Amino acid sequence: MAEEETNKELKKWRDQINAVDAQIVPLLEKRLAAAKQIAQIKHTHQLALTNRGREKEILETLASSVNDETLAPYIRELYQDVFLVSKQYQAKVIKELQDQEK
Ligand SMILES: O=C(O)C(=O)C[C@]1(C(=O)O)C=C[C@@H](O)C=C1
Repeated sequence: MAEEETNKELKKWRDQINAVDAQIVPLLEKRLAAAKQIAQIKHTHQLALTNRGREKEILETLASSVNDETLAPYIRELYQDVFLVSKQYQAKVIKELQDQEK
């Protein structure tokens, strides 16, 4: 493939990634907003930050909804990171609530 054609092809797929990312970010914001509400409930009721049962349930639902089976392990990996970041954010929210009570 000529260099110019290669660059055109790269741009096409990078534009696609940009378009997908533009859709993902507002959804991630929505997900984190829900995680914040859950953190407040966990703080009030002294519940554990991690709920392995719930994480397992989400992973199983996602695994059954994936179209391309070969992508299932990658979706799983992505969600392990989603849970990690979600819990980091929740830990910060809970710490701020605890500090307010001091
Ligand atoms: O469902 C909860 O209890 C949450 O706090 C949300 C969430 C998630 O991000 O999906 C985060 C941490 C838990 O380990 C399980 C799930």
